[in-house]
Amino acid sequence: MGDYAIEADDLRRTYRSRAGWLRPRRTETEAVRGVSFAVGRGELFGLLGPNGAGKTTTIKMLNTLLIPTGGTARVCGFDVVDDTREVRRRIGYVFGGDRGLYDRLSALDNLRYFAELYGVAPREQKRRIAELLELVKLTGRERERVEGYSRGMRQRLHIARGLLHSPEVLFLDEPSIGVDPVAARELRRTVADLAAAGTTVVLTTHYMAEADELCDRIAVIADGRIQALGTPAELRHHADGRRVVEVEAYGVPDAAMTAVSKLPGVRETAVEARGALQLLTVQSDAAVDVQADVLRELAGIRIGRVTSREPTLEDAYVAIVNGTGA
Ligand SMILES: Nc1ncnc2c1ncn2[C@@H]1O[C@H](COP(=O)(O)OP(=O)(O)OP(=O)(O)O)[C@@H](O)[C@H]1O
Repeated sequence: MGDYAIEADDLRRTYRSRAGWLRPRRTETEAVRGVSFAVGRGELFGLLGPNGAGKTTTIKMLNTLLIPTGGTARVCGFDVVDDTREVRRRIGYVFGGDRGLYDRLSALDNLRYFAELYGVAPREQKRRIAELLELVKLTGRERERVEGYSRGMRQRLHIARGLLHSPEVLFLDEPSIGVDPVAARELRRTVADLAAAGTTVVLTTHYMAEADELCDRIAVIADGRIQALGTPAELRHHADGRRVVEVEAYGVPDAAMTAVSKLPGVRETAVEARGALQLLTVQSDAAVDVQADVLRELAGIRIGRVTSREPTLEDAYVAIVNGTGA
């Protein structure tokens, strides 16, 4: 048995579909374009990337739900295509959202049902379920119907469900989607406990902060390829030599943003809507002080707070995804 829980070698997946009704056309989407990485046993590994990057497709190939159109992958030493059954016995899969639980049943009955389905030995079931309720902090609430559960509680119950058969590897696809910040923190604690207890966890997320807090290593995926792979500290180096100016503004026209992005020394710009407010993030070479120039381009626009700061992992992520990082 190898040292790795997961080994992906040049994995590829192309979706072929027909679009159009009167004149159907064949379209091809190269969702994953040659992805290679290895995850150590007991490691908490993050797949991070924007919408449509290929994260879910990659996970589905690793957990045998989707056959690769190229490359190979092994999970716990078993090939995902040739040894599907062996792989399935060793993995759990939890996806974000609400599907897959019986609302009318209590958490306990849900877990009993799935334990039966997953072939957990009857003698083991009681102990295993109690252990998992403890892990996901639902002990004491297990007799309540799931319909009364919050999203965070549901998500933790999903995780318990995915762990019933004691998998060596757990895939978590967007676990904190739609979960409020406090519940998301609880959820992260559960995931961290799980990894500390020796389970290998592969997590996909949109949230850099979540990946930063949890993951031993992160692969940033964009456009079906790994753009960067390393520890959070290593990824942070992609923003080395930069400085960030943040400006709160109201109603910034596109033309002003274009002008800002063309200023000398500016490497990266982003606008994020926060209610009526827009948050402009401008990354520049640390040697160039762009603040005065940026504010000049925004003359006549209502401005709120202006901050100049060191880059964060989030800034490094933006640089990596846009292909401009160090
Ligand atoms: N069943 C499918 N048929 C055709 N194209 C698909 C299918 N599933 C995904 N795609 C396409 O493949 C690409 C990668 O999708 P994927 O779901 O793997 O990305 P993702 O990184 O998980 O995105 P998100 O964060 O939005 O979930 C996208 O362009 C998507 O539209």
